[in-house]
Amino acid sequence: MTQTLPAGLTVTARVPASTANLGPGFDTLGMALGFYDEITVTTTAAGLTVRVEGEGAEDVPWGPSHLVVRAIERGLEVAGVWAGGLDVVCRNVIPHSRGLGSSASAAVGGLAAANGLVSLLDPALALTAAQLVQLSSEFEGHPDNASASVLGGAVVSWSEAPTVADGPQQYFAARLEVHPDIRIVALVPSEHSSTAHTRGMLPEQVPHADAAFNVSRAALAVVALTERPDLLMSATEDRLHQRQRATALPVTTRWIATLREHGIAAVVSGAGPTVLALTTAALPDELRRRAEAEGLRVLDLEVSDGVQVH
Ligand SMILES: Nc1ncnc2c1ncn2[C@@H]1O[C@H](COP(=O)(O)OP(=O)(O)O)[C@@H](O)[C@H]1O
Ligand SMILES: N[C@@H](CCOP(=O)(O)O)C(=O)O
Repeated sequence: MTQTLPAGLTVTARVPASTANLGPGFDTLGMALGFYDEITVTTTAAGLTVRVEGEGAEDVPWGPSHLVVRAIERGLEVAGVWAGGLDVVCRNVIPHSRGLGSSASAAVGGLAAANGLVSLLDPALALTAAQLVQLSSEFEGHPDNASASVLGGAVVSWSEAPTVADGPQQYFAARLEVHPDIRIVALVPSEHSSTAHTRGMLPEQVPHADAAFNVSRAALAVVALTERPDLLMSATEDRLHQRQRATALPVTTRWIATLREHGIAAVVSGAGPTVLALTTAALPDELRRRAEAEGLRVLDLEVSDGVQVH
């Protein structure tokens, strides 16, 4: 039986950005980054109001097609809960279309906010973390960003075929604890890059030798991220997607080469254009200054513990 949320309930979801792939773990590895959008949802008697502040305020729709709103509605639907009306306020800082998982964060934030409302009504109806991974991954079809924003830390994610005809793909993830010596620096270029566009640059088939190369590096990445940061350079090598997308990401490709020449394990964050550097020492001042002089934002980030609702 569907239960109805009373008007006047409020929750805020604080949802982290994420980085996907980490070099060799294409569509598999991810990490939650301590850089947060906030979504405040209040139940009302009727109607929908949406306000967006900050990143994307002028570009995203302020109505029912807004990704956060669709995620809230999906979360309520799966929990079997109905709201007469909703007031949604999004305070965005995660840059859009830069390879920092903004669309996955929006889906996770909306679902988590819905789950917070559901929990206020009846904790027994609350969705599990596994359900949040499934539902948020369904929005984009890729669990590497979404599961990182749900679970926090680094993640290994995977998918399996639908369990019923016409059912959704099944998504799963396991969390890894990132070694405390690893520092994360994101170099964010000003230009945007659409994930859908750069996915279209990838070949349908790859040589067996390249697949084998990436299997070894992705397995090594799990070791390097959790226990052996000294292996990060080898563990972040890739042959499956970075070179193939390079012509769309010239600034990114040049900065990755520069950082790697300095012994810093740098990769494309998600589908780019952000560069993700994983280091055990501070980024050299000279490189930081040079990146900033070229117009890149340089962000020193913590690993996040995943979405929080209060
Ligand atoms: N907070 C948000 N609210 C609504 N829509 C969003 C939000 N964040 C991202 N999006 C949508 O997702 C698009 C970016 O997705 P994508 O190209 O996959 O890049 P990203 O790497 O940032 O996820 C935006 O152009 C916008 O349409
Ligand atoms: N595995 C995906 C990750 C896309 O991440 P995004 O943050 O760029 O949306 C891919 O490489 O396409």
